[in-house]
Amino acid sequence: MGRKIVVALGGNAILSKDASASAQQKALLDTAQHLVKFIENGDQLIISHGNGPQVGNLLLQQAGGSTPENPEMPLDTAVAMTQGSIGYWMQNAMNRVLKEKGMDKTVATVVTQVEVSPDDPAFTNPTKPIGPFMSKDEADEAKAENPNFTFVEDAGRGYRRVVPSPKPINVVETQAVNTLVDAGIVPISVGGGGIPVVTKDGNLEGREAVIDKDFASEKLAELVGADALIILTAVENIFVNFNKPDQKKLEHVTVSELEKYIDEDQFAKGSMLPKVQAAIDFVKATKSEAVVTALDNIDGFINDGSGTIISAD
Ligand SMILES: Nc1ncnc2c1ncn2[C@@H]1O[C@H](COP(=O)(O)OP(=O)(O)O)[C@@H](O)[C@H]1O
Ligand SMILES: NC(=O)OP(=O)(O)O
Repeated sequence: MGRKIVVALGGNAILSKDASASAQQKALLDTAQHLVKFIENGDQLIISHGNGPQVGNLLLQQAGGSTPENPEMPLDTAVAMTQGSIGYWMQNAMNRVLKEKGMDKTVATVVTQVEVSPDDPAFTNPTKPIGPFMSKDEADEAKAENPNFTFVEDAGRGYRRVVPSPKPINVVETQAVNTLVDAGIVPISVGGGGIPVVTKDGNLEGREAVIDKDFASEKLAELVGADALIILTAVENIFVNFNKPDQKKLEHVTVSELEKYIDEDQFAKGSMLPKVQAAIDFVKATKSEAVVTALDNIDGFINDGSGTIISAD
C-alpha cells in the first residue's frame, strides 16, 4: 500500500475567469491530468477542494429566481449543492484521465458534513469571501438590498460578500472515507470545507457558514490517519517577503520556523496564512509532513521533492 495522502485543491484548480460549467469542467480535466500522477506514484489519494466562488454564485442565481413557491436554499444546503456539482465534474474528469491511461480506478464524491461549535465566534464575525468580486458601488447596492449581508474589500481586488467561517472540529463521514480508501476507491470529501453542522439535542443540524477548505482538509487528514497533507495552490512554494525584491522561497521548514514567520506577518490573511496554519496543525497532530506547492508542480514534488515541505521540529 502506498502513502495515504489528502490533497487540497486551490481555486485555480477549478475556476479562473469563466464561471460556466464547461469552463470549470475543462479546468478540472487539466487538474485531473496532474492529480493522476499521485495514483501512478502508488499513493492512496483523497481529494478535497474549495467552493468560495461557486457557492456565492449559486446564492446569487437563487436570489434572482426565487419565489415563495420556489424559495432560496440556505447556505449549508448551497454548500452541499456545490459539493455535488464540483464533485461530479471532478469524478467525471478523473474518470476520463484514468481511462485514457488504462487505469481501473473508481472516484466517488462523499457528501460530507463537518461539525463546528455552535459557539464559534466566527458566527458573529463573517470573514470568508464568497462569490464574485464587485465594485464599491455594486457592493453598496447589494448591501442596500440585503442589509444583513457583509461586504469587504478583498486584497485590493474588489469587494466580496463575506460569511461566517467556523473552525472544523470533526468530519462526520470519516469512516465512509476510510472505507472507500480501503476498497481502493479515490474519495472526494470535505468539498467546500464540508457542510457546516452542529450537534443539537443529539442530532446534527446545518448552519449557514462556509468552512475554510484548508482547515477542513487538515481535520480530515488527521482523522483518516493520512501520511501527508498536500495543499495545492498557484505558487510552487511558500515565500518569506513574498512579492518583494528579497523574497525567499521556503523549501524545508519546521513548525517553529513557520510560527516565527507568522509572528512576523509573512503570510497574507485569507490566502497563504490558513494554508500555513493548516499545515502546522497537521504536523503538530501527526508528526507527519505537510506540503504546500503548485498544482502544476506535482511532478516536481514527486520526483525531486520540490515545493515547501513542513516537518516537525
Ligand atoms: N508568503 C506567501 N508565500 C506564497 N504565496 C503567498 C504568500 N502570501 C500570499 N500568497 C498568495 O496566496 C495565494 C494562495 O492563496 P489563495 O489563492 O487564496 O488559495 P487557493 O489556491 O486555495 O485558492 C498564492 O497564490 C499567493 O499569491
Ligand atoms: N471553502 C473554501 O475554503 O473555498 P475556497 O478555497 O474556494 O475559498
